[in-house]
Amino acid sequence: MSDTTVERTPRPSGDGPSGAALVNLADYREAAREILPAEVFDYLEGGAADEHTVRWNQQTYRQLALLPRVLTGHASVDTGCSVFDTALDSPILLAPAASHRLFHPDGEAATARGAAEAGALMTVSTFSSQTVEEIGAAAGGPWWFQLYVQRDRGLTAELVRRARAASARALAVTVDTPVTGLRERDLRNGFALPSHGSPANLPHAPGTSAHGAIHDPRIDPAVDWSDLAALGEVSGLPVLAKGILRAEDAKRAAEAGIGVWISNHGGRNLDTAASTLSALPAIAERVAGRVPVIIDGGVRRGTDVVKALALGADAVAVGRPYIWGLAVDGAGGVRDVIRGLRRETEVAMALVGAATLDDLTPDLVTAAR
Ligand SMILES: Cc1cc2nc3c(=O)[nH]c(=O)nc-3n(C[C@H](O)[C@H](O)[C@H](O)COP(=O)(O)O)c2cc1C
Ligand SMILES: CCCCC(=O)C(=O)O
Repeated sequence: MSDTTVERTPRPSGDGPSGAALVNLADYREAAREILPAEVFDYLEGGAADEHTVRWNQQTYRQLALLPRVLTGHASVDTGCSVFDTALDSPILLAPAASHRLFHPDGEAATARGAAEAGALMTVSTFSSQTVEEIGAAAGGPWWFQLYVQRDRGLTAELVRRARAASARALAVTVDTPVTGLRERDLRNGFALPSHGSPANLPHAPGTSAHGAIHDPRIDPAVDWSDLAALGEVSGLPVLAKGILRAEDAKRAAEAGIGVWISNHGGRNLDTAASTLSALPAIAERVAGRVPVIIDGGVRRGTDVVKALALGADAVAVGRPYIWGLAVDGAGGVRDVIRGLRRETEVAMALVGAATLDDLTPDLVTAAR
């Protein structure tokens, strides 16, 4: 026997249920698929109708290639940034997702701990399965509150007041969901939220079946620009509009000091809505640095993060990937997914010759052929 010791490359993260190392986000997805009940995995994974937009979100990143700069003399990589005056270690955020207790018994509190351990900002859904007070107490770092404006505006004001008191730093108001999309996997599975996944911040709402009528009985479909401005005034918090795809809407938001969160809800609402990355360049041009631009949808690799920032986003957000981590290993899984994506981003930055996020410029990106 040889006495040569082969040093193992340190694993970026843990092992999956079948014992295989979890090296990238796709590995976490497969591990989550093994762990979760099929209808819960379908709720997480699925999109509206034929799921074209779900696929386009990822494919658009593959259609772009990188043109690395060499001999830049950089010896380090720094992913630090600041969004609405909050200093962040990295430009990777957690997008809001409803009902974390569907995916792990420790729910949003575990996600908040994992995000803090990875130095990442979490966005807490209106439809969280633990209260904003519980999540705020568990959060060791900054977090934002995602608001679905409720038909009951008194309840909306109360939600905002509670989120602020629990130390939310900004409101991301979702503007792409006047109705929820027709998610055919859920319809086929007859999927309805079990009670442990029900919204903890809200009083029990009558008739919350997602697919009985086109409108959700809670979400106000008639929100307009004046509502967003009023939310900013009443809360005293920065406001972002989550779900922007059109440059003219982004310009209007920027003029009002409202942050732009480019999203198509992960393809879960309007199928065949444009991919988010395809919408980014025109939006970045019209916003022109006046307000933060966040983008989500289909970010699965550090090279995706680099492309989005090169094309003008200030930060990216991920949805499904950190839920895969949560399902696999609670807080530790969330931490490892976000750390892994950050590590990939740092490696990609070093390889394109970028020392800081400011070095990520549009000339680094070209069409893939
Ligand atoms: C299971 C699940 C629940 C979601 N719940 C919400 C929500 O409560 N509010 C919201 O604004 N967006 C919600 N989203 C959309 C995400 O915030 C985000 O826009 C999307 O997941 C990004 O795409 P990605 O999953 O490809 O990263 C949800 C997404 C998923 C997958
Ligand atoms: C009524 C919306 C439920 C949460 C959500 O936004 C989603 O599942 O995408």
